[in-house]
Amino acid sequence: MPLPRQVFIAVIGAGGVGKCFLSQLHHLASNLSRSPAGPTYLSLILLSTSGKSIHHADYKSLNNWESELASSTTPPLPLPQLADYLVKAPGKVVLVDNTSNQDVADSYPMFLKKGLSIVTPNKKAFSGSYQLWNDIFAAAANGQGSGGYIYHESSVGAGLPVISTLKELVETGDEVRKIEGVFSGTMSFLFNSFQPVNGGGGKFSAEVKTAKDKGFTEPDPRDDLNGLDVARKLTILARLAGLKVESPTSFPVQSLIPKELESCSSGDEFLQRLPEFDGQMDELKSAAEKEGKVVRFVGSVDVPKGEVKVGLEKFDKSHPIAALKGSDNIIAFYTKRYGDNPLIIQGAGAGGEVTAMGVTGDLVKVLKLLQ
Ligand SMILES: NC(=O)C1=CN([C@@H]2O[C@H](COP(=O)(O)OP(=O)(O)OC[C@H]3O[C@@H](n4cnc5c(N)ncnc54)[C@H](OP(=O)(O)O)[C@@H]3O)[C@@H](O)[C@H]2O)C=CC1
Ligand SMILES: N[C@@H](CC=O)C(=O)O
Ligand code: NA
Repeated sequence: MPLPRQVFIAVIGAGGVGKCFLSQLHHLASNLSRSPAGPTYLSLILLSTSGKSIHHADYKSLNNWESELASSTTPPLPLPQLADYLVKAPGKVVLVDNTSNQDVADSYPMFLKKGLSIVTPNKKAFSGSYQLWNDIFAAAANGQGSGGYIYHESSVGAGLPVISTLKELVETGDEVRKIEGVFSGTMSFLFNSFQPVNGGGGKFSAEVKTAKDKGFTEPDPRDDLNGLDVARKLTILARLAGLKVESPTSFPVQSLIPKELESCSSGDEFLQRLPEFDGQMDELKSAAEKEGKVVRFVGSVDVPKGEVKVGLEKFDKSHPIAALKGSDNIIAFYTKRYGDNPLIIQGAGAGGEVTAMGVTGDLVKVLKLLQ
């Protein structure tokens, strides 16, 4: 399928994932400009963070975005103005949302209806209200609508092919019965480091800081520790499997935030005070050890029962979930076609490069559809 000759790219968010995406975009643009099937030129026309934007009235390509962003004093465009700016670009536009911002996510139906395509690792749009989910896919060309295309592979399992696999299972007529596993890179890293199967392990609060430094956590690590990040991912998977899950708070979710820290006014204050509660986590670990087990943070969707749950469970040390390493996710799909041996996807489930890979891969899918 021939690709269009020029596509304009607008990127919101230049944090851990955003920066890796921009580097992968550079690589992709260079490859596509030399494609034997005829060149396609990708042109970065807008880059914004929470406080700054770089974009030009004549849609000039941002070839030195790092220095331009550093010296920019232009505030980000309000979302309706951003849409107007992009709609007037002299060609097709793909908007890349590398934020975890709810307002940006809420605007997807508006962007899509205007013909702008979207690729994103932001979970907020697909795990917000069921109405927003419906509005997005009613507008999108790869839903029931005639607007732009939307892909969000990295919203579950970072770059691992979790969403594309589930969609293919459903589209090809398999019956998905259960989805279970470890869905958080942060939680995986925390428990793999805090209670490794062969003993030892660091203090829980210290591991939380390391997970943040490694770029695994959400911008505010409390969004991981309260279980909501996993609940968001399971909401997305449950919806794709056909369940009408109203929101990520409409099923049981276990939070690891100590009661006393629920009122912390910032993520920094929370991280500072977390060491006070290491003793509680050590007790949990000792209780599991007495049974010869380890604790891990898991989730599941039981499709026939319509049940979703998220929380801590104890596992035998020989269980594949107990033996995960680093930030690995493991996601098992139990389906009619696969019988008792589930289809399993495993690998790094967080981190800038692997997450950006899913976003860049989605961009490639959209480019193939835009003609
Ligand atoms: N990190 C990971 O391993 C994974 C992340 N994701 C998802 O990827 C997304 C990005 O995560 P990550 O890069 O780690 O987060 P970061 O906090 O590192 O970066 C977020 C970026 O978004 C910008 N931003 C926030 N709000 C706005 C706004 N309203 N308008 C413009 N820019 C905004 C921030 O601006 P500023 O620089 O000014 O703060 C920052 O540049 C999130 O949705 C996350 O859930 C998904 C899978 C894995
Ligand atoms: N904070 C998330 C990032 C990916 O979705 C995680 O730890 O899994
Ligand atoms: Na994925």
